[in-house]
Amino acid sequence: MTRPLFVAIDTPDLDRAKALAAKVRHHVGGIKLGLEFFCANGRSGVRDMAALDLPIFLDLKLHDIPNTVAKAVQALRPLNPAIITVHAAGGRAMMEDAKAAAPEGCKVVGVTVLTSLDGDDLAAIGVGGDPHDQVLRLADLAREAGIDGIVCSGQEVKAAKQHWPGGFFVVPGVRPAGSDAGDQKRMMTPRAALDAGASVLVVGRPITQAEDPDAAARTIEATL
Ligand SMILES: O=C(O)c1cc(=O)[nH]c(=O)n1[C@@H]1O[C@H](COP(=O)(O)O)[C@@H](O)[C@H]1O
Repeated sequence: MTRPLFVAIDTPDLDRAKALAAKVRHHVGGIKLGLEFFCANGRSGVRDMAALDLPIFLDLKLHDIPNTVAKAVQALRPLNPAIITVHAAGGRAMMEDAKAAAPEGCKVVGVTVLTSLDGDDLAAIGVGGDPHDQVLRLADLAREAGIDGIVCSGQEVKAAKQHWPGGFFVVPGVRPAGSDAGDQKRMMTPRAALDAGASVLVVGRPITQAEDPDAAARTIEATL
């Protein structure tokens, strides 16, 4: 990845997605397309975005039995994404099978604890301990499964990297100082997340909802 900043193009509107990507393209290392975009535009939408010639991070957060996830990853192969996500909580076999089904060169990363969750949220779904411990537990499982890395918040990435020096670390929940948290609970600034060891920084609304997305991306890039 030449530039660490990936912009999350979270919109169902294909034209808006193309316009956003075109505006920020000189300041980002790639674009992240997630569930909102994919449910609205499917594989043909991803192909349209790929025509912009930026690496595609296809963030579908797959989480199912190993056979189903492997077949889903196989179905995504023709799109040749640079990065795809599965939920690490799907277990070791699921991650192993996802990696085996992924195209050559595609990084498979395991989402650990969503950045929108804090310790109370974990307790509510029956997960004991704090997010930090849970991220490290799932990072170990992801490493054992042979996938490429994990998704975690900036608050855990330093410790996760110590556990897994060769890992690839995707960090969302990234907020420039003073910007709106929205639904994010575990956050960090872009610079601090990069210093802590992030391989890729995912930033959505601070760029896409800005009056001038190009200027917002440029300002973030300048801090890196
Ligand atoms: O896998 C992700 O990218 C992801 C994991 C996570 O724990 N938290 C998280 O926010 N994300 C994604 O990162 C993006 C964050 O968007 P903003 O909060 O608008 O910057 C969204 O597209 C989320 O789907």
